[in-house]
Amino acid sequence: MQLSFLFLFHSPNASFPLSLRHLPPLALRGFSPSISRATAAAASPWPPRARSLYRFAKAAKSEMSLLDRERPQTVMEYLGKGGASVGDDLAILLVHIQYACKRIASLVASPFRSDLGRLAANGGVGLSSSGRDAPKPLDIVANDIILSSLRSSAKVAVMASEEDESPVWLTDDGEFVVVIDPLDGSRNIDVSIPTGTIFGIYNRLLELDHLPVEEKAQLNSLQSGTRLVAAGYAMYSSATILCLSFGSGTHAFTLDNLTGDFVLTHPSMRIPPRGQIYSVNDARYFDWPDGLRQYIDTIRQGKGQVPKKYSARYICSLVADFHLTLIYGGIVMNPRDHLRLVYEVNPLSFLVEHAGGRGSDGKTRILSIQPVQLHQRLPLFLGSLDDMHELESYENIQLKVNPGYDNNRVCQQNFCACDTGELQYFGSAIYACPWISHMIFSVVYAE
Ligand SMILES: O=P(O)(O)OC[C@H]1O[C@](O)(COP(=O)(O)O)[C@@H](O)[C@@H]1O
Repeated sequence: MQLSFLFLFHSPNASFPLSLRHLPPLALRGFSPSISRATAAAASPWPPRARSLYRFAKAAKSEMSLLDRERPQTVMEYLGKGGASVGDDLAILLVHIQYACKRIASLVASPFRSDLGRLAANGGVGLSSSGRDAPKPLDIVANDIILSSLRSSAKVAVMASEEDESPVWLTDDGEFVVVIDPLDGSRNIDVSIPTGTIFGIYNRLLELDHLPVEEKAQLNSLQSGTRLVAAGYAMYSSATILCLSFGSGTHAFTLDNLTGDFVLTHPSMRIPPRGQIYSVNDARYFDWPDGLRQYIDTIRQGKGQVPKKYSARYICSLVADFHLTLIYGGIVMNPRDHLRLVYEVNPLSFLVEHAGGRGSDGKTRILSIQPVQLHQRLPLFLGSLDDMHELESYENIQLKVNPGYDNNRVCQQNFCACDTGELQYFGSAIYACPWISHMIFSVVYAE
C-alpha cells in the first residue's frame, strides 16, 4: 500500500486506480467496504475505500501543484528569477545578512534574554565619547552577530555601525561597505515593542584603496545616500519582516517560521501619495518651531490641503513607525536632531523613495546630504509625497534647539572641499556635494 502511494506522488503519469488494481488482495486489507457502499462497489472495478483514496490523492496532488505555483518566492528565488539585477556577490552578502537578522529575531523574542535587554552598559545613562546613547547589552550582542555574519560572507570591506566609534575594516577584497544600526529601538526591548535592524550597502570606493586603513574605512562609510546600492530593514514584531530595495522598487519579505525563509509578501510596495496618519513624539509639541506646530494643528483639525482629520500613531521605534507609514501612508518624523544620517536615515530614505515617497530633513532631500561624520544626527521627515510637500511648505519645521533632552551635546562645525574645489560650511551637515572628498575639516566643541 505504501509503495503504491509513493509511486503515485513521485510519478506524474501514475494511475492510482491502476496501481491499486494490480495489488494483491492482501494489500487492500483494511479497506473493506461498508454495507452501504457495497452497491456502488458492485458497479465499479475498485473497492470504494480505494476510490475515495483516489479522489483524495488527486485533490492533494492538484493542491500541491497549486501551492507550488502560488508559493511565495524566497529572497534568493526572487533574485534568481531576475526580480532585481544584483550580482552573485551581493546575493551572497544578503544570505549572510538574512542569517544575522534571523538570529537577532530569535534573540529578541527569547525568554532567556531578559537580562540582556534590561541591563545597560554604563548603567544605562550618559553618552559615549561620540555623543551616542549608552548601548544595552542586547545592542552589543546584535552588533557582534552582524559583524560575524559580514565577516564570514567575505564580501564586506568595511562595516560602519551605530555601536562602534569608528568603522571596522574587514577585508581588502570585500566589494561592499555596510552601514548598519544593528538593533534600533532597543530602549523598548523590556516591553516587547517592535525593534529593528537598519542597513545600507555601498560599493567599496576603489579609488581610496591606497589610503591608510582608518582613513579609507571612514571615507568609504561617508558616501552620500545617492550612491547606495541596496538598503533594507528587518522588523522584529508579531512577524519578522525584511524590507529591501536594490534601487528598483521596494519589496517586503516575511519570515516563514516553518521553513526559516523570508518569503515575498509585499512586492513592489507603493506608499500611498497621501495618508491620514502622522507619527511623531508630540510630548515635545511645546519645543517645536511654529511651522511644525501649525502643520500638526491644521491636519489634526482636518483643515489641511485635504479635508481629513489625521490620526496619530507613535511607537517610538523608528523601524516600526516607518513600516506603518510605508504601508498606510502619511508621515513619520523626528524633528529634533536625533536620528543618524549614515545608518538610519539614509537607508530608510532610499526605501521610501523607491516606494514613491520622499525623505527630507525638513529642507533638503536626505539622499543628497553629504555625510561628514559617522554618527551625525539630523531632523527626519519621511512619507507620502503629497503629505511631505504640504509639510515642507510650512518651512520652519526643524527642531534645532533640544531643550531638556541633551545637555552634553557635542557640536561640530564642518567644512568640506567638494569636487568643485569649493569649501563649504553648513554647520552640522554638508549639502549638495556630488560625492565625498577626503578633505573634511571639523571643529568639535561642547555646548
Ligand atoms: O525620543 P524620541 O525623539 O521620540 O526618539 C525616538 C526615536 O529614537 C530611537 O529609539 C532611536 O534612538 P536609539 O538608537 O538611541 O534607540 C528610534 O527608534 C525612535 O524613533
